[in-house]
Amino acid sequence: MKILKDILYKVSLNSTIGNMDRRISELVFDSRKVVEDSVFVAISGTQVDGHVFIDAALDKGAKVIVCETLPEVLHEEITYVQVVNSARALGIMAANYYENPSEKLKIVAVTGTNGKTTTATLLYQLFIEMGYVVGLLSTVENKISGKVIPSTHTTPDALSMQSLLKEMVDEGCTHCFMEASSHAIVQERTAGIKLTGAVFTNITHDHLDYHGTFDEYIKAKKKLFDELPKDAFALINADDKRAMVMLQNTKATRQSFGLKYPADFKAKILTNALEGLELDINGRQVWFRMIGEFNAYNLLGVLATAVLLGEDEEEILMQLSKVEGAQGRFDKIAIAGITAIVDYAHTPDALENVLKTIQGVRSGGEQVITIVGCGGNRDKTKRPIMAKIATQLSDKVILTSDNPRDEDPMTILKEMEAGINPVDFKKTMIIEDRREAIKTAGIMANKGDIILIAGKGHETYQEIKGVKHLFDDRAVVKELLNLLNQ
Ligand SMILES: CC(=O)N[C@H]1[C@@H](OP(=O)(O)OP(=O)(O)OC[C@H]2O[C@@H](n3ccc(=O)[nH]c3=O)[C@H](O)[C@@H]2O)O[C@H](CO)[C@@H](O)[C@@H]1O[C@H](C)C(=O)N[C@@H](C)C(=O)N[C@H](CCC(=O)O)C(=O)O
Ligand SMILES: Nc1ncnc2c1ncn2[C@@H]1O[C@H](COP(=O)(O)OP(=O)(O)OP(=O)(O)O)[C@@H](O)[C@H]1O
Ligand SMILES: N[C@H](CCC[C@H](N)C(=O)O)C(=O)O
Ligand SMILES: [Mg+2]
Repeated sequence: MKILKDILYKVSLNSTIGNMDRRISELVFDSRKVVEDSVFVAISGTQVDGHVFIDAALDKGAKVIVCETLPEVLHEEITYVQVVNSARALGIMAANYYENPSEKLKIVAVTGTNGKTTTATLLYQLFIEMGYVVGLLSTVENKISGKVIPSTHTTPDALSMQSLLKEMVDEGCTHCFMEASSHAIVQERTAGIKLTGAVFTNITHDHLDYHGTFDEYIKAKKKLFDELPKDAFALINADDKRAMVMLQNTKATRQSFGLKYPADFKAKILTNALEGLELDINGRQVWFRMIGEFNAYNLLGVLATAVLLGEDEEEILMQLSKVEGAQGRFDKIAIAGITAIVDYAHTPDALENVLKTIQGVRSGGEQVITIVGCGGNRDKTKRPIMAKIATQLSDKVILTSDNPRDEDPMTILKEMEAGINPVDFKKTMIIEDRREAIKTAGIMANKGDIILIAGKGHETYQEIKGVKHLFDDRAVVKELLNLLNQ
């Protein structure tokens, strides 16, 4: 059992009413999870205001209420803690509750529109190769020294995250590499973490549904750097237009990487092929298994991070050349002379990068057939842009369903279609059923052709109206190409 005032250490308080030395059982922010003697933190969310569940939490046995607005009726036996920001309070309290695990680990958070999972996973794989016991928090999976813990978010909620960090400490991890999504930063899921460093990959169009404007989205990413401690490093991709903004108010040591503009860590692409990348780094020529210019950035960001963590550059390059990166990112599946590429590109920039990479490595005569959709209940403004990019950079395009969630799939597809130039209509088809779309691409493809299946990467489900149906692009394309080529 913990003492209330201990877990409130460093939380900005407005007022307190009642016993602060109280012993508490659990810390919860969902009234449905309250047990006897819990602390319930009321957070105002995107769907409901958690303050309306204070009575429900009390009915279930909560003895402490942490909130921004005090309820009208106060109960004598209950402790009320009024805070400036409940979400932030939860982050700090969760860290205290789990004994501040981030102070016992070197944690690096990666933020940016694209490349977070790739960068964090490469760092995890690199540090494992270098002999460390390491943790990973990512969109694809969470890992603690090799053990996989399924991931529900890119960045877990503050409680789950601090609990995972505590487990990392208990398992003897020295480092943790994690993704910091813009949602998580705004929602203060990262508030209680002491970072050793933060990495900015890039910022392009995404999540405008949540942040409202591109400026707000930039501000969300910048907040991570604003809050870094003085002894941390702030590493940016110098070639991104908005990178300098990230460093404007940081107290951390400023560092940069890039292929074009002056930077602390530089590289040059010597070869960019379907087999991998050859880079020149400080006069050393090194081959990597990753494909595409965007992965040159990811690799360079990883190299810079590892150097800033005190590792030897030569050793890093030797081990980094062996690693493969995250699942579902440019996964190549070759069957009967046809190459299928499954990739998680779900933003306009990612789709453009992946298609340009394919255009850059193709031999010329073959067709590039792209299958793409856009997620429901997510940024609608990216839909027409992604469809336009797909048609401009492919020979044939099949628009299909991604995760429609609560939306009508045909409405999403019509919104995508609206972005296509009329001259490109003849190369475009709409096939709502994703399996049928992949099958049709398989039928259209000839030997040598490339099929890009974009948007879902590692995902093993398709989310339709709250139900996750099993669906794995990699398994489906393998099965169908094998069947078609029997
Ligand atoms: C839009 C969004 O980010 N929502 C996240 C947010 O929930 P919310 O603000 O909508 O919560 P809410 O339903 O309004 O509830 C408000 C409060 O009331 C509480 N409540 C609610 C009901 C009840 O009966 N009792 C109760 O106490 C809730 O526990 C909550 O504390 O806080 C929850 C707890 O941390 C998250 O699980 C939830 O993620 C939802 C499921 C989600 O889909 N999030 C996505 C968009 C997301 O976070 N994505 C990013 C990655 C994006 C990227 O690719 O870059 C991620 O980090 O995964
Ligand atoms: N540095 C990069 N710049 C631009 N695009 C990239 C970069 N790295 C990866 N991509 C593209 O973006 C897709 C998603 O990559 P990744 O999963 O690493 O990003 P993420 O930032 O973790 O995404 P999410 O926000 O969904 O967690 C990849 O499949 C690839 O198409
Ligand atoms: N982490 C991203 C993933 C999008 C992946 C795409 N398949 C979709 O469902 O939109 C999000 O939650 O917006
Ligand atoms: Mg990710």
